[in-house]
Amino acid sequence: MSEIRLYISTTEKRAEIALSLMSDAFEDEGYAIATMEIDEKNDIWEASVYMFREDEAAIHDRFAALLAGDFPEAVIQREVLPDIDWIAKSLEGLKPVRAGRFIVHGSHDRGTARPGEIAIEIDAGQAFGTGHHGTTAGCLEVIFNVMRSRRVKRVLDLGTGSGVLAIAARKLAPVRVLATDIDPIATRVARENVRINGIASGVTLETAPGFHSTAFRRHGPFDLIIANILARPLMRMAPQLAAQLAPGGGDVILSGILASQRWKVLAAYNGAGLRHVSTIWRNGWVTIHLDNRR
Ligand SMILES: C[S@@+](CC[C@H](N)C(=O)[O-])C[C@H]1O[C@@H](n2cnc3c(N)ncnc32)[C@H](O)[C@@H]1O
Repeated sequence: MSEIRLYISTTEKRAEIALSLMSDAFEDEGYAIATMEIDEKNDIWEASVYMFREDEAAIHDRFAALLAGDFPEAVIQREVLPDIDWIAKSLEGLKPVRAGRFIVHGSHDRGTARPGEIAIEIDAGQAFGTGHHGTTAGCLEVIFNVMRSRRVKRVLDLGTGSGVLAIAARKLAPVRVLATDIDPIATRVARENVRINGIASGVTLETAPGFHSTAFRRHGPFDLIIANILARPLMRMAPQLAAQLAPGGGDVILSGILASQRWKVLAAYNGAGLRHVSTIWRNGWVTIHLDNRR
């Protein structure tokens, strides 16, 4: 099924306002996802909403109505996203990525792990997470640091995409991982990657937006929560996410955050009772580690 992106081009501040309107309006609808993107070279920000083609007419009207008040000048632009397996294509030319003790590679690079490295094979699929993005690599690094120093039994990977982070945690230790994604294509791709990596048990995959599934009650509370989503939804879900953490002491890894957004995200999580442990930077993106220990 092809996907459509409707978007407006504006400044960073205005894109944030638009995104907040859109996130509230489309919050509980898995088929319409609001995001913010930057064309760094030209400093142009885009507030976008992604949807399947069959939903376009309805979403377009709602998008236009939302913008009418604060953005009367906005011109809604449209992009048809190619219905191709673009990750499979791009993987052909991608080199393995190393982060922490992990090496993430495609099937064409099997056998490149050095002694002591943990290999994760991520293959074709229309889901995010090959290890090459600064946010994924940042999460892998912090997962490794947390799991080598803490006793972790239950992990939540919120927004699992290709499943790369869930697979990393499961390969590092005998943990139980709940991996969820709002997008059914992502959970399908993640399931295949779990299989390719020879993981027979310990990873449960669910298609669910946010925390509304019964799986959370069955699997939580969690010693480690990883959420590589985007700053705005992360801020909005701070109290719910903090409530999923094991009260005896748990760790949270957040990513999908631009360097300029880190203070706001930190403020939201401090407000939810979490403490900053560390922040790492990769290619303009930050990954934040917090915990609920005193
Ligand atoms: C940036 S990708 C991260 C993928 C992978 N975890 C990684 O680190 O490479 C974000 C993923 O989060 C999913 N997502 C966005 N909002 C979500 C929500 N509220 N609940 C669950 N998943 C969500 C998206 O569909 C997407 O697959």
